[in-house]
Amino acid sequence: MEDASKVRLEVGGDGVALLVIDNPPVNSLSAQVMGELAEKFIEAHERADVQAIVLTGANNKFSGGADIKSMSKAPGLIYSCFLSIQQPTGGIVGAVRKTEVSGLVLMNDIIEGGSKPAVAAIHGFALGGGLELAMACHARVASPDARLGLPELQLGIIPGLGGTQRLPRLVGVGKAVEMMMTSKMIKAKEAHEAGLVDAICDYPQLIQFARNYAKGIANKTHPFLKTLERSDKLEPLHKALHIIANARLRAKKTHKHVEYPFICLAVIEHGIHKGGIEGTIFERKMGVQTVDSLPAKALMHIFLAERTVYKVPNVSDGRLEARPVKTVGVIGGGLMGSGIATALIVHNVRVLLKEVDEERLQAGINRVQANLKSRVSKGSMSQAEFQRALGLLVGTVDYKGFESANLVIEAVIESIPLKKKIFGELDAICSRDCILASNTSSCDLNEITDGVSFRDRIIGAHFFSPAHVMRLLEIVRTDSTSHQSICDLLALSKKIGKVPVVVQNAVGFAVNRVFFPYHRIAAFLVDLGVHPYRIDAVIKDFGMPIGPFRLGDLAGLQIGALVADTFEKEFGDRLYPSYMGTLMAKANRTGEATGKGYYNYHGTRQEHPAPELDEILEESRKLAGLNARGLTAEGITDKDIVEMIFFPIVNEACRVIDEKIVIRASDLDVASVLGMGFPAFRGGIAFWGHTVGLHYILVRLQQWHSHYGSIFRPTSSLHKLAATKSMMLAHL
Ligand SMILES: C[C@H](O)CC(=O)SCCNC(=O)CCNC(=O)[C@H](O)C(C)(C)COP(=O)(O)OP(=O)(O)OC[C@H]1O[C@@H](n2cnc3c(N)ncnc32)[C@H](O)[C@@H]1OP(=O)(O)O
Repeated sequence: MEDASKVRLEVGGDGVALLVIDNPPVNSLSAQVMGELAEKFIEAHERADVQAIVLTGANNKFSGGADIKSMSKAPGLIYSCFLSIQQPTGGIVGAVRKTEVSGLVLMNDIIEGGSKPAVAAIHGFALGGGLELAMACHARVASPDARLGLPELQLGIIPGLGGTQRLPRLVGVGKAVEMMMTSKMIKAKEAHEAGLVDAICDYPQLIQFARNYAKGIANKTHPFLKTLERSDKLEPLHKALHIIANARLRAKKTHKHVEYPFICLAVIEHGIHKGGIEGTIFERKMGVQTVDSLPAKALMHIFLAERTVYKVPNVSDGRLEARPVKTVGVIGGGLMGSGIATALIVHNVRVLLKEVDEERLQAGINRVQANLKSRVSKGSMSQAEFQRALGLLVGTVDYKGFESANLVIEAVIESIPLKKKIFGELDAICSRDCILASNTSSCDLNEITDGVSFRDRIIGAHFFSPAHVMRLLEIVRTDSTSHQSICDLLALSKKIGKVPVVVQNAVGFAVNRVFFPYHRIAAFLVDLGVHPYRIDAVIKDFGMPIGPFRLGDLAGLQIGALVADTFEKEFGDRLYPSYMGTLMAKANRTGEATGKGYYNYHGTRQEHPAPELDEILEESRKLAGLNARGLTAEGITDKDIVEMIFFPIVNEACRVIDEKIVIRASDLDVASVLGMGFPAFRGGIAFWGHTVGLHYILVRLQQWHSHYGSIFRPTSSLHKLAATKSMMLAHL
């Protein structure tokens, strides 16, 4: 059945046709929208009562660009959806170029090549294909709060509607390259200064203003400009090429694993040498290539998965309304507590920070201040915002004000008796409606809160360190946690810029549970004879920000020791019993903070090889006795290292999915990318496992299991999922 019309055409008495894209929630450009846009544009050109056209979007949004949901399902579709529209043969639309360019590019050629002027009235946002439509218009007017950008690269694709050619012609190559390579949006004022927007007008008057502007072009008061034919903003050739060469050098550092930024730069460069029309032809050819690539599929998957985490059965179906969380008590001003407090106050949530004495309280407040100051020095926070945020922080040593808190987050050390005592005190002080949360990463929520009277308000709020920077928040529910408490925490997460993943109360929750083999298998490989620095290099090359040993140094090697007992109890012989941690502690090598870990640090964050490490490695290998059993590192390739470290993680991920610790596999993808730095261009751990092939993973694990032992034993969940060839990757 045909969907209801998504593009409206309204012709006013002033001779202006208003075209409105109405495709909630973000007026994305589906095949249907693009088809209807073309039809309506042609209709507007055919009608004698139309002199000019205004293009806009409904519901205070211009357009969020091509429909990512369709693109992720059928990548080729978005590039070919327009092929069924007859290419105009002249006359009606006028000077539409008779190039081989078709599909979506043709749509923009119809706008730009049309004989009647078109003006884009931009409010809300104009992103990706949305901005590309606007750039094909003969002028753009925007409301002051409008945001504009070409963020295609964040999805692993390049602009495909002429954006690589039109943006440089409107704002210059330098600005255009910056906007495309960073995927950042710019506000209307900046867009106006750069030349992307011709005029700014407040929203209520915007459409009328655009109508007048369009008529102004028709009656020659304003110029009738075709973006692709412009060159006034393009820098001299040598300068433009220099900008692109520099961008290429930067991309080699920031995007060394993927091709799409280099393809984008090549397409821009092609247009500079050969002109805009040739540029759009090349753009289309390369666009088809990128949209069908694995990184694009992975990044689009992550984009959608990040938005799907909010869909929690019985919570997000519209029956519950989130209660406002205005005041949050944070217990503990250490690294985690101060980070959590920072994350809250910068998003306008009042915090009562509780410490045991004045000295520790002051230290906690100082940490929060330092977090804020770092934002000010990086330019992401103004002095006024700094003062306002700090004004929301209230220190206490005696639970003062906690009776009116809507939520309390306990963030003290991982001590069960201490946490039990705190929850007992909170039960007596806080109101019945106050949600009681723990930031624990390894304690059982039921055990630490067993003294609390109303258990529906018990929840885990597991932030990742540094809590004011890392975007992931694991929301942990017990069997008693109410849907309302989850609903409230989901809303708070959104407010403070976190991406929440709802998980069951299980050892290690989702991220630490799935990633426990990361360090342990790395340690196993070292005991076989592989050098830690080689492992770090291989894992970095795979796309992780740092390798397991550098990460151990960063986190502090004592952190792993704290949770080791709990994990050993839970994971049994799936956990490699490494001696390395004990030996490192004995040698006083506890990590970056103390200047010595697997690497040496000479007063800076830069790691240097530590020759002293060899002695410890030797000792560890002797104790492990693998070599004595004839197991060595001989013949282990870099590919083996990647597979031996990550396949056990996929193995565990299957269990977490199968046991429903996460709601859906894509939640685990989001958690692995945001919590562990798993490369987004690989789509997250479950997506990656799926693309590598669960059957292949199973076979490899079976081989290693029989050769090396239980740490590689495939889980029954992997067997099950491999048999069904499914990782349950659906977003919904
Ligand atoms: C050919 C072209 O060159 C190729 C392209 O145009 S590629 C697309 C380029 N555009 C983008 O990358 C923009 C992506 N979208 C965004 O950045 C943000 O969604 C936004 C700034 C538009 C809105 O942000 P915000 O208000 O926070 O809403 P957000 O939660 O992100 O999204 C709301 C809903 O819109 C959906 N959505 C957003 N952009 C979409 C898009 N381009 N296509 C399809 N759905 C989209 C989201 O999936 C979400 O759906 P849900 O409610 O079912 O979960």
